[in-house]
Amino acid sequence: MSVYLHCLSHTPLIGHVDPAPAVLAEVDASIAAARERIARFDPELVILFSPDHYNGFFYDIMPSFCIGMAARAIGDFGSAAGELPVPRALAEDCARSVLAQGIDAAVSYRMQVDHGFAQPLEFLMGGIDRVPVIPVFINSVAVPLPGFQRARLLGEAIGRFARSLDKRVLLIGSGGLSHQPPVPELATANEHLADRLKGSGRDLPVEEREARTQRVIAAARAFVDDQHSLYPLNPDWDRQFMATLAEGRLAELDGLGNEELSALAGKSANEVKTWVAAFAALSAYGPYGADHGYYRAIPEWIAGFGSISAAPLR
Ligand SMILES: O=C(O)CCC(=O)/C=C/C=C(\O)C(=O)O
Ligand SMILES: [Fe+2]
Repeated sequence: MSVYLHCLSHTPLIGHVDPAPAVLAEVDASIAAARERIARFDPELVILFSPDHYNGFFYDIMPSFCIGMAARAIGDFGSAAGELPVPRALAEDCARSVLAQGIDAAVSYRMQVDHGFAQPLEFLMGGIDRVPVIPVFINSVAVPLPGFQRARLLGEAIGRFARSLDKRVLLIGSGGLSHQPPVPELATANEHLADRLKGSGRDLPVEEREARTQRVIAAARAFVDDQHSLYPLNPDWDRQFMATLAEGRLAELDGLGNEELSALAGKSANEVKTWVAAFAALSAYGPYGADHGYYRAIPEWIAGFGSISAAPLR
C-alpha cells in the first residue's frame, strides 16, 4: 500500500496562446520533474479528479460527483482523444465503497471527458492510456455546484477505498486555480446555447467546435492585452490556497462558499475542489507532507497556474 499525489492546473490554451519562452521553460521543467517523480513511484492505479466544461456532463442530468466505469476523451483543443484504461471491476468497487460511506456519487458506464482529464494524464504520465485510471468528475462549472466540504468528504471516502487496495495509487487533482475563462452559463444563454448546455452539445458539429475553440483563444489574447477584459487572477489567494492544502488544513475551506470563492478568484476557481478531493484522499493514509510547489499567474492561459506534489510522512 502506498500513495503519491500530484495536483496540476490545466489549460486548453497550451500550444494555442503561450507565455514567453522563459515562462514556458519553467512550467515544462516543473512538469518534467513531476513526471520523473511519478515514474519512480511507478503507480499501478491512478485516481483522477477533474471537472468538465460542457463536453461530457450537461444539464439534462448534472451530478455533483460521478465515478467513471468506462471513459472516452474527446480530444478538445488538441488534447489526447480515445479510451481511458478504466479498470471496470475496481471502479465498481470504488463506487460501492463511496456510496456505502455515505457519499452519493453517480456512476457512468459511458463517461465522456475533455482536456480536464486528458491533459494531466498526458503531461504527468506521457499519455492517457499508460496506467489504469479511475476518473472522478467533480462539477465545478454548472451551477449549482457542490461545496468544499462535500468535495473533502468525497476525497476522504475515495482515499479510504484506495488505502484498502494493495496497490501503488497516484492521486491527481486537475484544474484551478484563480481564473475565469469564457465558459458559457445557462442563466445568460440564448435558446441555441441553452439547448447545447442541456445535452445537444455532446456531439458538436465540427464548425461549432472550432468556433468555440477560437472564441476561447481570442479571449486569452485579449486578456494578455487587458487583464480587466476577464475576471482578474488572484495570485495571493492562489498561494494561500496551496499553503492551506500543503499544511493539511483542508477543513478550514469548508466555510468558504462557492459564490464567495468566485468573487475572490473567478468562477472557474471552483475547479480547486479537485485538489481538495485529492488531498483529502491522501489524508486518509495519515499525515502528509507537500513538496515541489510551483506557482505563476499566466494570463496567456487565463490561469493562476500551480503544481504541487505530496506523499505520506514516514
Ligand atoms: O464552451 C466553451 O467555450 C468552453 C470553453 C472551455 O472549455 C474553457 C476551458 C477552460 C479551462 O478548462 C480552464 O481554464 O480551466
Ligand atoms: Fe478547466
